[in-house]
Amino acid sequence: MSAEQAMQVALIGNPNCGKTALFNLLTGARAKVANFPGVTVERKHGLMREGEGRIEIVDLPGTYSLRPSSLDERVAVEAISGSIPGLRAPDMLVAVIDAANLSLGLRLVVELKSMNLPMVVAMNQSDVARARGIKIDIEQLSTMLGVPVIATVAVTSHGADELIAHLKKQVACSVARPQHPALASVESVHQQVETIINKAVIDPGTIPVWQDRFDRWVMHPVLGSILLLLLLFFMFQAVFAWAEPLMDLIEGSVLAIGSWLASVMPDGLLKSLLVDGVIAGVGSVVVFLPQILILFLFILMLEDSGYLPRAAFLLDRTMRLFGLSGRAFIPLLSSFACAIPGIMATRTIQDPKERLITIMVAPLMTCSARLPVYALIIAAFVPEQTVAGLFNLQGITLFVLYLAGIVSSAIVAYFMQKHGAETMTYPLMLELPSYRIPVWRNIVYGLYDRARIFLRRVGGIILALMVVIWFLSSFPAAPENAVHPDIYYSYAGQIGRALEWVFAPIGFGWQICIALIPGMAAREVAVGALGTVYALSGEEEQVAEMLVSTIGMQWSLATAFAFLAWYVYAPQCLSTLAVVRRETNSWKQVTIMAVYLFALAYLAAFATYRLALWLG
Ligand SMILES: Nc1nc2c(ncn2[C@@H]2O[C@H](COP(=O)(O)OP(=O)(O)OP(=O)(O)O)[C@@H](O)[C@H]2O)c(=O)[nH]1
Ligand SMILES: [Mg+2]
Repeated sequence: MSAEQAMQVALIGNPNCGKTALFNLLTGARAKVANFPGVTVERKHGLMREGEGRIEIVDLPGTYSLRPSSLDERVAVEAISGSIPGLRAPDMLVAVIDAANLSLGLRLVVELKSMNLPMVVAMNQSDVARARGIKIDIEQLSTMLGVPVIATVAVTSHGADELIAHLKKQVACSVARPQHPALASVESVHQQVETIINKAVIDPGTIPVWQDRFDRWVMHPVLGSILLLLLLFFMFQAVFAWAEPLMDLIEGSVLAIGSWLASVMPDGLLKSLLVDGVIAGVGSVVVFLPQILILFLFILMLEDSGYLPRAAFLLDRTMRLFGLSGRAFIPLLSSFACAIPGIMATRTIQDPKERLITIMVAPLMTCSARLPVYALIIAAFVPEQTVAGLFNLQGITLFVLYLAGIVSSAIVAYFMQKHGAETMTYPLMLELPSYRIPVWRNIVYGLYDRARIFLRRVGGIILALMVVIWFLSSFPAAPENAVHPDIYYSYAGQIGRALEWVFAPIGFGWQICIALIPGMAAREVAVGALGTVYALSGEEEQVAEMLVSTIGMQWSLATAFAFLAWYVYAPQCLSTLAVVRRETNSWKQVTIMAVYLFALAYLAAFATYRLALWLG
């Protein structure tokens, strides 16, 4: 360790024991924390707040042993053994163990000891252990392990001071270099842990009876499935029902700003850019913020409650029919937020073929960027009425669109499973975390981060593309004797019209074609692009009318449904394709994905359009 180089301390431990919560506590970062194993899948660095810049903390994915069985475990093991070229090995380890699940944690600690690195054990979740009546003789534990043991509660910062003091003390010492571990046999580790537990655990405590009873309901094949469906159904109802007042407020403000600008600015290019390009484009996207936040509120609460691994068990048998397993459940559910973290989360899947299939179908899960697209069309075409005195018809439509994605992914997975190598059948081994009332801080930060990400997209890529679209849609000017709106003659209009023959069979006119291309960069851009395109297609004096009503008037029902069908499948997101390339290390997979998704999108939109025309 050179003088100016910070001492590097790695947090290593079983999945879900609270490493990231501890990392956040020590560094002040806000990395994702949630109550299921496999949240962290890559290494993260941060400087310790109180280390005067001399201590660098590394958060790692969880692992059960130094013999990794999945990609995320490999990331952790390679990081501490220093076997990644170009990355230094840590100077010290903080082995995080879950006090309520001691034996599993200790197995890893015993293995870690063979690495001969300075180590301190953070016995985290000690509040949970205490609540269960678990009593541990910490001094005895420390003596037997031969390393300091500190009881911590990462969510309340209990024990943090003591841990920090230990780390600071270590900076002053010279540090041993890692040796490649000579791993003890599984039996010997097991035996050592037994001995330690026998001596150091005074009272093993009990798991609350209600958790077991509750689990019998939640994981019951029939009752559990009904509960899961109800949960999802309620979520989509809420997305429409609760968001309305806030959306009205944002929509009203956008309209007011648009009209005000239109009235105070002199006619000209700048006015058009601001009113038709920025306000109409960006404004049409920003109104969907409340719906996105409500969706995330549900996802975050589910993630922190401990429910997700149970749902994974519940669906394991069903998912196996389609070549997947319960392991794929959490990556796929994460894809409801965004396919990118979902695809990253497939690192927790042991079987390479199952992992690849999960990656391939992840984009079929409806990500939050699709929500504005769906919500726009639903608001324009599905009446706001109550069905059976209880359900909101718009919410039901949204639910059906999500289901369409889920069912399609099952079918695609089924066909992919039939090809290529046989899959190994790994039994589903997932630790069930204890149920927990979601930590409000995680939820609030989670929502805040989401809002920031969304607004940054709106103010960044979406705004930038909107300006480009405005430019392409405004130039060149229309000829003297124009019969169509000016945009018809513009570059964008020309591009849209050139593409029209491709998309006419599925009911998309040239205006939609203009929106589809920039929509490749990010799905919401299509909504903004439609906002600008229709604002420019309207009468000069008309202030940007809200997109919903314009589309409601201009599109046929068949086109609207075809557009929805297109968006269920179309891989309109370059970042997802880039992550697939990185995670599979293969352009071939990216190509297969893009081709099959575009083909499905076209077919689905075509069938929907024709069916709707025929029925209508
Ligand atoms: N009650 C209690 N909850 C904790 C404590 N530490 C962490 N948690 C919660 O435990 C869950 C898991 O925490 P994480 O920090 O995500 O765990 P992790 O070890 O990083 O998990 P992976 O990244 O999946 O390996 C979250 O719901 C945390 O809020 C603790 O000391 N007490
Ligand atoms: Mg973590």
